[in-house]
Amino acid sequence: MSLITLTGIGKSFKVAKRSAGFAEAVKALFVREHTIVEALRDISFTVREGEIVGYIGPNGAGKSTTIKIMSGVLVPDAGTCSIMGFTPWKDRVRYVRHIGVVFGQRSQLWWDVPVIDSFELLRDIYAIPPGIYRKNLDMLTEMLSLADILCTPVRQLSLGQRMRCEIAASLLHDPAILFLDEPTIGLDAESKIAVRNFIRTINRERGVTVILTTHDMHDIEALAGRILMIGKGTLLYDGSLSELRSRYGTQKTITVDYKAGASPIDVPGVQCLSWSSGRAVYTFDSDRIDITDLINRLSAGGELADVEIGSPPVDELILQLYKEHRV
Ligand SMILES: Nc1ncnc2c1ncn2[C@@H]1O[C@H](COP(=O)(O)OP(=O)(O)OP(=O)(O)O)[C@@H](O)[C@H]1O
Repeated sequence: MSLITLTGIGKSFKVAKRSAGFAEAVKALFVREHTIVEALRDISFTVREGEIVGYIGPNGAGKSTTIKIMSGVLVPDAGTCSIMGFTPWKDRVRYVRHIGVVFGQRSQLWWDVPVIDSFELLRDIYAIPPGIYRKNLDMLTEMLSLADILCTPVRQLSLGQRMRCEIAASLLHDPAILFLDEPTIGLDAESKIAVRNFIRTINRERGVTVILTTHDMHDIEALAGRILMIGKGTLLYDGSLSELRSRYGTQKTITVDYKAGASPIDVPGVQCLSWSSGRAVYTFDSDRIDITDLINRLSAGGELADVEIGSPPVDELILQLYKEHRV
């Protein structure tokens, strides 16, 4: 059954037009010119209960705008959005009891007070019964290793510690849906893995449906059964990562290490992804280009020390998709 249904959602922003320079600034005081930025155009999709969906796209594609509409913060200009039977921006007070939201770049915790004080305030705002609050707090403290930081003011926390607290804060009231807008941004490898493991666990064990925006394709690889890709405000892909892999399945990468004094080689149909300190990484279609022949041609650039053939990483697959759709 669909938990989330978006149909024909559109959203534009009116942005004041300003040119550089003092004269233009003075002119802008009297004459206001505007341009319209079309952030979302005819976005439609559904999400079923228990899914983890990765919502991806390049910078400025419209991801945060969609999350803001789905969390009831923004009102679209066109279309309908039904989440658990609610229209988010209309039934906001009742609706927010069912969702948790984490914006990686913005805090929902009070900056100057200990984390636990923010949690208690949220308990009162959501009117969480004491027994449920205690149970959830204990579970989240354990799972996210919060015991040592609950009494620390938020401003003194590291980014990774704060993110764990943000995620806990968004789940204290037992929401059915969790919206995560770049939850691993700026985290070190260990914190990213901890956050990913936690998301997977609450999805599996508590059935929380997760919508996740990210630029980190490892998040997608680790978590998302399904990808929705948006570009320039339009939905461009809806499918699984494995479908994407099979679509570009014949693409291979070849990493070539040269001995000293080599230079990169141009081979028709082969794209050079990187070249530094004698190491070149190329991508090619193994259906069209013979690997032995390719190695021979690349050896014209200098004496080879090592050659490795592999499948492109997820980032490359996504980049291919962006290129295909010209976003
Ligand atoms: N409040 C606003 N006022 C004006 N324009 C806005 C506003 N919010 C978003 N936009 C514009 O709408 C478009 C989509 O922005 P959005 O933040 O949704 O993209 P995004 O996919 O989340 O990008 P990023 O990956 O960079 O966070 C952009 O062109 C952005 O400049």
